[in-house]
Amino acid sequence: MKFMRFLLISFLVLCLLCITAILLLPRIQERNFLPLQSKTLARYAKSLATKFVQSDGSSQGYMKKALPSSDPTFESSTDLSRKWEPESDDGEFINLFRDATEQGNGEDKKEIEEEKQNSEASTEAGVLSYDEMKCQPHNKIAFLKTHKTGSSTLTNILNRYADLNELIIALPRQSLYRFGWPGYFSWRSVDLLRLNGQPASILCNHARYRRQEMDIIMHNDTKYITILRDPVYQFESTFHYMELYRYFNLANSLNPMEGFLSKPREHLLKLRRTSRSLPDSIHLVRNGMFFDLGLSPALQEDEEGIWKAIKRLESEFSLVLIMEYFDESLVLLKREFCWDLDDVIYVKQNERKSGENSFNNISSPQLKDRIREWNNADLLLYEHFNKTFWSKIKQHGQEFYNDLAELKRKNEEIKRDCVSPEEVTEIAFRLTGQIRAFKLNKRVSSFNRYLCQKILTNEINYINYFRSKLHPNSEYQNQLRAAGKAPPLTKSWESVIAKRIRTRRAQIYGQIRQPQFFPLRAQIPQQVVSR
Ligand SMILES: Nc1ncnc2c1ncn2[C@@H]1O[C@H](COP(=O)(O)OS(=O)(=O)O)[C@@H](OP(=O)(O)O)[C@H]1O
Repeated sequence: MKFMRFLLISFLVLCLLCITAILLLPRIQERNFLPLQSKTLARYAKSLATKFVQSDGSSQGYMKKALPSSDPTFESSTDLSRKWEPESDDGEFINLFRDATEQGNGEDKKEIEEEKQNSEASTEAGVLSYDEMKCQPHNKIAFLKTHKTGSSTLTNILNRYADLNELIIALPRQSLYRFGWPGYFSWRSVDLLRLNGQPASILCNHARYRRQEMDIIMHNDTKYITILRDPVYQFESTFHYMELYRYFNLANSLNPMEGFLSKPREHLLKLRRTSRSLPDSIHLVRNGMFFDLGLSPALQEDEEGIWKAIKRLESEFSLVLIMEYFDESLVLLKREFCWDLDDVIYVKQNERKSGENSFNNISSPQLKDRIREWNNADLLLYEHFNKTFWSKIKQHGQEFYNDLAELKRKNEEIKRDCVSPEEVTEIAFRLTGQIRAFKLNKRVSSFNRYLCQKILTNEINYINYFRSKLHPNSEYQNQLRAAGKAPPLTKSWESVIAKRIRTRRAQIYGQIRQPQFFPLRAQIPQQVVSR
């Protein structure tokens, strides 16, 4: 009898424990996905709840109406707390938004006050640096997106920054995803309709560098940035990802890259003789990064010309990042442009599936040397900017490394929360190779869900999303305008942009003739194969 009573009591205690566990589990899980306690993320989270509250008090997102339901960023919303007001600090052009701090509502002011207190408290604890409190974020950036250098990850960061800060972004025209590449950049390759007569604040899709043309559509005080990678690995990644070996009939070779590099000029000459139409990617077969940065293939063997080009780039670019030190690069960007650390958190994009990467394809030190020899201009370029990169970092002192550690921590956290543990691969855009893809974690915390969706949006989907968002007649833009938070519809955007182009051209070119638009059809330039 006593034993029976003991059993009954144990059973009841067990039931009680189970019920308590069931009730507490969701809270424990939520707490394990440590929300990133910072001003930017707090802003994102808040925006979810409040930004799209319409005048009738309902919280139906404008984006939901403006975007197709297949859009991965469907639930996103953007900051409506800023009002549009014309300014005249950019020639005849006007800035879209005034600083929220100047005219924020009571809620904003409270938030700003809280942020101020937080930064003061953190500074006392030595977390925030002096310059962070002083400087103004720089938000006019042209990113020259080089190939196979981690550039898609950086493009995601810039897309996100433009999106969340309501900046105007330059998009490739029509249904294209590059600015006329492999032709030189031209303002004609930009979707002018979606600029609605404004200069662009951000540009971050593939383009071939031509500064004067970029200046035509960008703000006057735009900063130019780019990223480089060790040419050995950049070449390997390009050669395999772009499947260049197929054009040299090396698909069945044991080591296609070795096959190509044993007699590269012969391979290219043969290709030129036998092929009438060539893929655009053939332009990346030698010194691909410098090709993106505008170097004429005629200069590939001319060391003096290469050095001149390097020096010119050094004077024109504010930052040259290095892929091998991706986190260091982002901390540098964050500090030089006065961004928040949360602006540069990321999940790696465009990574080839394991087994298809460099380490399997570069078989010997001799092969590495051959790649370096073939990509002579890229090697000089990379080595030069690797040096300037580290001398820039030196100027930042110990605080740089505090930021670096913090960024790494945040990245791990956000990856754990955003990315589903399920392994996903997808086919590379218009190619057959496989790359790692990511699925949104079904159990993502509600706090981070919005940011996670943005982080996992790839380049193509982001362009499509911006096409909907920035269309001047979209419901989203109409709503913004109705609320006085976007500039009026430009009656004739052609004439506005034409006026700007005339002014800028006159400033930039003076008497120099406007360069011809490079034809889109790929042709192997004679110089690529000449000795
Ligand atoms: N954060 C970070 N750190 C280090 N490496 C990174 C990072 N992000 C992308 N990657 C690697 O960059 C390669 C893809 O480059 P891109 O995005 O520029 O490719 S593309 O030109 O846009 O197709 C691709 O290299 P491979 O895997 O060798 O092909 C990616 O793995």
